[in-house]
Amino acid sequence: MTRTAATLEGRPNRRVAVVLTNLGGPDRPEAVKPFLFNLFNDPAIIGLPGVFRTPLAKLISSRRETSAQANYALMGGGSPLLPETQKQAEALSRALADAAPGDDSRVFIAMRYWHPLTEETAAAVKAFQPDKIVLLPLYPQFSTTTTASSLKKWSECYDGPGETHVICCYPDAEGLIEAQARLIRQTLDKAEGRPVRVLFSAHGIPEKLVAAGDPYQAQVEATVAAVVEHMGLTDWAICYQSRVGPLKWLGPATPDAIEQAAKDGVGAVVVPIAFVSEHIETLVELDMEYGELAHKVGCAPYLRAPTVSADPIFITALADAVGRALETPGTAPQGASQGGPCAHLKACPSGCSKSSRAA
Ligand SMILES: C=CC1=C(C)c2cc3[nH]c(cc4nc(cc5[nH]c(cc1n2)c(C)c5CCC(=O)O)C(CCC(=O)O)=C4C)c(C)c3C=C
Ligand SMILES: [Fe+2]
Ligand SMILES: [Fe+2]
Repeated sequence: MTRTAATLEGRPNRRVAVVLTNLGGPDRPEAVKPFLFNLFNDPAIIGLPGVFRTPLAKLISSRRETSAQANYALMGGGSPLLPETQKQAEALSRALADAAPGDDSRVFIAMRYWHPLTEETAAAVKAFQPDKIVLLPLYPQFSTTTTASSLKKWSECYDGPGETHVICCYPDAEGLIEAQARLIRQTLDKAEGRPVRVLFSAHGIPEKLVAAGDPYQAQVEATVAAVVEHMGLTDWAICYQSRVGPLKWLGPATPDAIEQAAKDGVGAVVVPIAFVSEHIETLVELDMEYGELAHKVGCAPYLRAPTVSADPIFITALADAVGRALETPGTAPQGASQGGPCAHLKACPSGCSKSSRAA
């Protein structure tokens, strides 16, 4: 819809930039090392001063390059995260056009560690000259390592116009829970009556971040509680995957939960509860690595629920969250580091405010 058309309807239309923030993934084998460097050089991931962090990030990305490349090779050499996010962006764009035809909405993608990087997207949003910006993380649960890092980067990069509205998280949004429950039910059907435990597997983070106030674990538990209640599940457990480095991470680890299921004589339906699209953590770690483990320890059947991806119920929930965010007070156009998402971020790690959390 153009400005003119909406103006003719008598409603001053708004230019709305919806920015989907996500992690990003290497698009080809040569991109694996610089992607890993960007990730480990983020102070939200390694909380050391730059003088120590940057050489460490160089070392870790060099050391992990070959094994990570081998894993990305299993998906054709690169991550499907960007194409998956593009599908979600297109679906959201259509949902927003239906929900608010008077607005000139455009959906952008800002990745934290690989292209399109936040700085590139910030320039594209500035060129769009929005009246309103909605920052929408593709992480249902807030963590300092993901959402806070993306929002901080955005506030450092964006110097264009527009009042900013931040959606910090949506751990128990109705559409997320409903879409998730439907996918789990479809996967449970594939067990054909054989006993299975639903293992809700979330990407782990170091325990010390949770002790310092990161609400991620509590929000993962909130998502799981909502799904369990919605479905009336009786045999289920929460576990954490993808441990990296020497620190103590949240547990129990997903491989241990799979072994426990085998010991208890049940199979597993693994549900990636903190991911909303397919990528290396679902397609390689859950399907291949843990699939092999399940086979070895006799956890059968071993099934995995798909992520919500561009499921229409989930996309509608995102569009609703955008609509609600636009109704809440935003922060003034940026141009300075005060205001903007940063002001909101101070509140987030100690528990997100109702106004920024999508119901
Ligand atoms: C809920 C989402 C995520 C959290 C929390 C998170 C924390 C976190 N991640 C690492 C290190 C790595 N993550 C990697 C890949 C990766 N991580 C997420 C999401 C979360 N990470 C996604 C969606 C992906 C997949 C991207 C893709 O390319 O498809 C990787 C790279 C893969 C590998 O080498 O294992 C690393 C490394 C840390 C250290 C951390 C919290 C401190
Ligand atoms: Fe990760
Ligand atoms: Fe928040």
